[in-house]
Amino acid sequence: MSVLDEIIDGVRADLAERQARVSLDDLKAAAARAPQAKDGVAALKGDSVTVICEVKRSSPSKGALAAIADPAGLAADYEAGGAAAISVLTERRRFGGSLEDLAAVRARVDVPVLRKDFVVTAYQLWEARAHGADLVLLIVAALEQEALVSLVERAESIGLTPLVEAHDEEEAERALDAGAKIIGINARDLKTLEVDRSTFARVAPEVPDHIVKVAESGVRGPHDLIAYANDGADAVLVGESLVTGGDPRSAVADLVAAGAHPALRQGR
Ligand SMILES: O=C(O)c1ccccc1NCC(=O)[C@H](O)[C@H](O)COP(=O)(O)O
Repeated sequence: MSVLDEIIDGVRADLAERQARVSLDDLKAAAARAPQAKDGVAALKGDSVTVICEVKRSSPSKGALAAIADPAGLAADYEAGGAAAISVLTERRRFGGSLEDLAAVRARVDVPVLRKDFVVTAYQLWEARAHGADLVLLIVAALEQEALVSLVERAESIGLTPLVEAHDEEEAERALDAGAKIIGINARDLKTLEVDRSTFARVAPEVPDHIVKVAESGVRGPHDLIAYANDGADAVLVGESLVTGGDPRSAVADLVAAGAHPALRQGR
């Protein structure tokens, strides 16, 4: 069984437990009370390369990364450093996240918030909206095409902007066919968990200019952001280096400054 399959098995088990506790009608009512969703596309595409900063406690590839007792405080530091959006991992078993983290972050920051999880059903979209998410991750490799199309449409219909994640050219094609306006190209191979930063340069040419291109994984500092930007990234998504680095606010500020450098802006 692949790592992705194992993760999704756990996600489905946790999901069944939540579905038994919280009805879809209750979630929809909570979503109706949530603040209006912010425009994810507008937040990520601009003159500069934008930075999505992740709240990430642990991962299948690295194990424990950071305790993060106060995810909202970390997100506030990210925002103060200039983050364009905050990604909150809500998967519990392998990433140590929760919907409570998502709600706490939403309550603390003004920038858009992404629910980063392994979404396999519309119920999770309603959960995302009910806990204040503006964007939601949909992983092509985790979904049949019919389900992907349906989740993209449903997400948009309830105000969420889908960030559709691809790992190769074929998945990028599927993301486009599903109507994605934001495509994340993840450098982390879901079978080996190795990061290969050249994945972005290989896959990005398949994605038209009007689609927001997010380079995901493996950003250790400004030099990686610049490399991704030179290969066409509109935004980067950064987790590990920020939660392990000791000074998230200044690390984000350094990335944001690199993304706003005139040399990168000229080519945009
Ligand atoms: O991070 C992992 O080990 C991982 C394993 C399996 C599926 C997803 C995984 N990570 C999710 C992400 O996409 C990253 O958290 C995100 O791109 C940030 O990456 P990084 O800056 O390298 O932490």
